[in-house]
Amino acid sequence: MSGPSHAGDDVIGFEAAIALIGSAVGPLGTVTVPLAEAEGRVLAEPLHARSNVPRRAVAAMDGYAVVDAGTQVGEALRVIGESCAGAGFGGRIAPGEAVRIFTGAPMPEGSDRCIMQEYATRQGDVVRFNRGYGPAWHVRASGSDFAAGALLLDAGTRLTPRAMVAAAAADVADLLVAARPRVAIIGTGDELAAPGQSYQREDAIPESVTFGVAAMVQQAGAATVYRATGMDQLPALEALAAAALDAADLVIVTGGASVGERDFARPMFAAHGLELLFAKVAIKPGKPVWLGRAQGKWVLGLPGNPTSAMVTARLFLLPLLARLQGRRVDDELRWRTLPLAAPLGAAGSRESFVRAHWDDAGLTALGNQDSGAQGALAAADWLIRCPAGQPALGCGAMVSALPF
Ligand SMILES: Nc1nc2c(c(=O)[nH]1)N[C@H]1C(S)=C(S)[C@@H](COP(=O)(O)OP(=O)(O)OC[C@H]3O[C@@H](n4cnc5c(N)ncnc54)[C@H](O)[C@@H]3O)O[C@H]1N2
Ligand code: MOO
Repeated sequence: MSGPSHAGDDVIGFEAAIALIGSAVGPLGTVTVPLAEAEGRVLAEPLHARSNVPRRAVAAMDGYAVVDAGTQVGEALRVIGESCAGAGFGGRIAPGEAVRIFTGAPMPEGSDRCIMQEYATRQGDVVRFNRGYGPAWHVRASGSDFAAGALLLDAGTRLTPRAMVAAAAADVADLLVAARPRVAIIGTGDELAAPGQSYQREDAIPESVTFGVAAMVQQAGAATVYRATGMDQLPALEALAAAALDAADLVIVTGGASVGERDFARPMFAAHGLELLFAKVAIKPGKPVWLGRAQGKWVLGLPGNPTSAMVTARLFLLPLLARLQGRRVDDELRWRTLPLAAPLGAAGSRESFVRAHWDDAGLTALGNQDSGAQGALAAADWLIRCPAGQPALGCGAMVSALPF
């Protein structure tokens, strides 16, 4: 682990915590996978095009390939063949001749223009063109999409559905991608019961947080390889910690992050040599979030309050998973400047991340800002970043916000 260690209970600022993740967390490694299995993963090397695309000039419409200089409105041209996508016309075309052509088919040698069939009148081997077929030439030049050797996708690019098209178009069968981080998720708390069962036990609540965290892990291109819920008993939690550290590159523990006697999230890793990178962050919600290292694995502690857990997962887990896959923390923290659709109350003494909803008029802070809220989470698609001490803002004020 490089970078400074913030042992003890020092509270550090948000930017300092993110900078620590950026400097101390590095990529796990790489693996070669077939293209069909690369979706959602992160490219580990730049991807260059093997050939020009299109390789030859091709028609952009169904119609006729012609020599423009030898083509006049109403004049007869002899149709000498056909060019299809996948089976081009072998010969050469001369002025006064035309080749029937289809979208994506190679332009015959000598031709320079494709005239859409909507402007053509065909009789046997003869075609005539009606007025109005210009001005477009409907030809895609060789290399007009990209040239051989062009950088199509840089290292660190996540293979989104759109990027998958570009990767396949580069004409490669396998891709070198970041190893998928293996993640363990442990929920802690005597009150937790599996969803669907908590009503059967007085004082139990449905364990909800790890479902959101696991979904985020999956969306970030990582794999949850171990999941457990532990009661607030240190020896049993230490055993879960051991199993999780054994199975995963990153262990996420939720709850038990606060200062109560039964808050065991950090103690359960102490026996395994936990070294803290940071112990608390001066943000609201989520102050008890912490990050450490034990047995060479990363350990992230999220507060148990469901909204706090999801906010801290968004702010710290996503940048952490980005670094483990060779991406930058900034790739996950792209702040946007957006207008408020409704007034926003003053921030307190801690930097806060207000849950908000976006519509055409702008951002509206949700009415329920309780860090324990669960019902409001589904509607909270943005976080508004409010510096400590920010005064109340009116409608139309511009704020810094992050998709949540
Ligand atoms: N005296 C103090 N009390 C608290 C402080 C403090 O500084 N001094 N900090 C508060 C803050 S801020 C937060 S956030 C919470 C964090 O608490 P923990 O991480 O220890 O979380 P728990 O006590 O285990 O649980 C809090 C809350 O969330 C519910 N919970 C926990 N895990 C789950 C789960 N997996 N699914 C659904 N709900 C969960 C739990 O039942 C509690 O209601 O501490 C404050 N207290
Ligand atoms: O920070 Mo806690 O997450 O405010 O409720």
